[in-house]
Amino acid sequence: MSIAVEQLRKSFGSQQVLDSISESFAQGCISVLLGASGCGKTTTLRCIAGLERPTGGRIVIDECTVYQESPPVWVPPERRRVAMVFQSYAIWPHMTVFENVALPLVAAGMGKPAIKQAVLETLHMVGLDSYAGRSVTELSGGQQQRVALSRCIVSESPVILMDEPLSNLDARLRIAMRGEVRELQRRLKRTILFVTHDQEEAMSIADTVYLYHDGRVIQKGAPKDIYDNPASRYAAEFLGRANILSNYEWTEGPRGAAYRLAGGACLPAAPGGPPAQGAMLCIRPEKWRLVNPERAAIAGRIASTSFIGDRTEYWIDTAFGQIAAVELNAAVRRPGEAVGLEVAAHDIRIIGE
Ligand SMILES: Nc1ncnc2c1ncn2[C@@H]1O[C@H](COP(=O)(O)OP(=O)(O)OP(=O)(O)O)[C@@H](O)[C@H]1O
Repeated sequence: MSIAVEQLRKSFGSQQVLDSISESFAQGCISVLLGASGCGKTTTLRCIAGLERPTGGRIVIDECTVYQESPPVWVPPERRRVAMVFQSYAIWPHMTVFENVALPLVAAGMGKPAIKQAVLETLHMVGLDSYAGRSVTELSGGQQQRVALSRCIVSESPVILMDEPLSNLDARLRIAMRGEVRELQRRLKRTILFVTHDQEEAMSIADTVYLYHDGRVIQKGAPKDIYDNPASRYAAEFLGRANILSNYEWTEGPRGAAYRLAGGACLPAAPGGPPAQGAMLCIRPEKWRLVNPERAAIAGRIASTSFIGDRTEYWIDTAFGQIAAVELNAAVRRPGEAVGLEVAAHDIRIIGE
């Protein structure tokens, strides 16, 4: 089931939290709503689930309007066929794993043998079959979250809304669970809306990322596309590390177009004329090539080094300011070391404010 919101608005008192959002979330895909705390991600989910009444606009689930401002339409939450997983798991501590997962089927009036079969199949899918009879309080955080996921899966709701479902888990488990959510999705083909403020989590789990800022979606796209092509400074910085250069001059000489930076260093410019007034250059740290300083057009000096394991991150002093760079599997360069810098024209993005 696909989901669409049109001109969706929500205010709490005088505070406008959703500012006319119009987006569609594709059927059978994981759409991740990403953004800083308070930007309206959870409110979007709650409006879709029917837990919050919007101030205006329209919400369509599988071609059926579930909310509309005018003429008014309101389908109550229990008739929207969406399931929701929360950060806090929302499982019942006095019940066993089996009973927790069975809840939506019991509520739907399903017969006992069918419930048993459905619940055991689902627990098997998430690797909890041997825990069916345990009290949920005897489970780890990751296992409890799997119980919550199982309850969504078993309900056969075609839409699953997940609100920061992994944020209570420790770092290692979080990463493992990302893979599990993706794998479940691959098998079940449900439509999943997943809220997170964690950029890495969003990138690793999403088919499409919707980047929120102040109650609006400011950019959307496949993770690699929006990482490689941020449209604005905010998007570039929210989606990863970025060197943003605003102080440059566009020049054109016999050797092609270039951006001349403070201190005279030039970066190659793609053809197409000068960028618009106020546009900035954005270069991801991994796009710099660190080369022999004697042969490079741009001179730098390592300011600090951070060895991460599979890569080394550097701050490098240049005539046009300090830049971030990264090298994979290279010998670690020491602070004070001279280094040359190169970047290809196609690795420089032009972005707006
Ligand atoms: N019931 C409410 N009453 C008043 N204000 C609310 C209510 N629910 C949310 N808000 C406000 O709406 C804004 C958006 O909240 P929302 O929970 O959608 O943000 P979010 O992007 O999900 O952030 P977080 O990652 O912190 O959960 C916040 O400023 C929040 O304080």
